[in-house]
Amino acid sequence: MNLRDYIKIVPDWPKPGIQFKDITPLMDNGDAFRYATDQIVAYAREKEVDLVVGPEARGFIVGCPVAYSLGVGFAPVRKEGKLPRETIKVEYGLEYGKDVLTIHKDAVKPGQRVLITDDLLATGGTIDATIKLVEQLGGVVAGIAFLIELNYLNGRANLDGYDILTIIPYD
Ligand SMILES: O=P(O)(O)OC[C@H]1O[C@H](OP(=O)(O)OP(=O)(O)O)[C@H](O)[C@@H]1O
Ligand SMILES: Nc1ncnc2[nH]cnc12
Repeated sequence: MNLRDYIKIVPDWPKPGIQFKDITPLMDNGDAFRYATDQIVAYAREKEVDLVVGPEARGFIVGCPVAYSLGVGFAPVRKEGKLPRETIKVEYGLEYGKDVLTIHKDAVKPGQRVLITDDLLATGGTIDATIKLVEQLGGVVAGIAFLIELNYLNGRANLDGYDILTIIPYD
C-alpha cells in the first residue's frame, strides 16, 4: 500500500506559500489508517514504551490508536488554556507561527519510557517543545513517530540525538 496516495496537498493553506499536507484521506480509509498505525505500533514495541504522548490536534489521532494497541496510556499535550488541571508549559515556533504547549504535571511518571507521536515533522518546533515537557516531568523519550516528514525543512536537525520514525517523506 502506498500511503502517499492518501495525503492531499493543499496549496497556500493556512497561509500563502504553505503546501499543507492533509492527512484526512488517510484517516478516512480504514485499511490505510490501520497500515500506518501498525507500523508505528511495531516501532513502539521495539522501543518498549510505557506511555504515548502527542500534541493536539493530529498527534492525538496518530497516538491514541497506537496506545490502545499497545495497552498503554495516552497523555495529551495541548495549547495553553485547554488542560483543566495544573500544567507546565513551553513556548515554541512552527512553520507558520508561534504558540505555547502545556501538559498536566502528573501526566508522565519519572522514568517512564515515552513514545511521542504527531502527524507531521516540519521545523520540529512542536516536537522539540513536547520533548522538553516530557523530560521536565522525568520521562525518557524512547522514540518519536510521524506519518510525514518534510525533509526540506530539516526538522530532524532540531531533534538531534532522538530516535525518529517517519513513514512518508517529502523532498
Ligand atoms: O514541526 P513543526 O514546524 O512544529 O510543525 C508541525 C506541527 O504543525 C501542525 O500542527 P499545528 O501547529 O498547525 O496545530 P493544530 O494541529 O492544532 O492545527 C502539525 O500537526 C504538527 O503538530
Ligand atoms: N506543510 C504542513 N502541512 C501540514 N501540517 C503542517 N504543519 C506544519 N507545516 C505543515
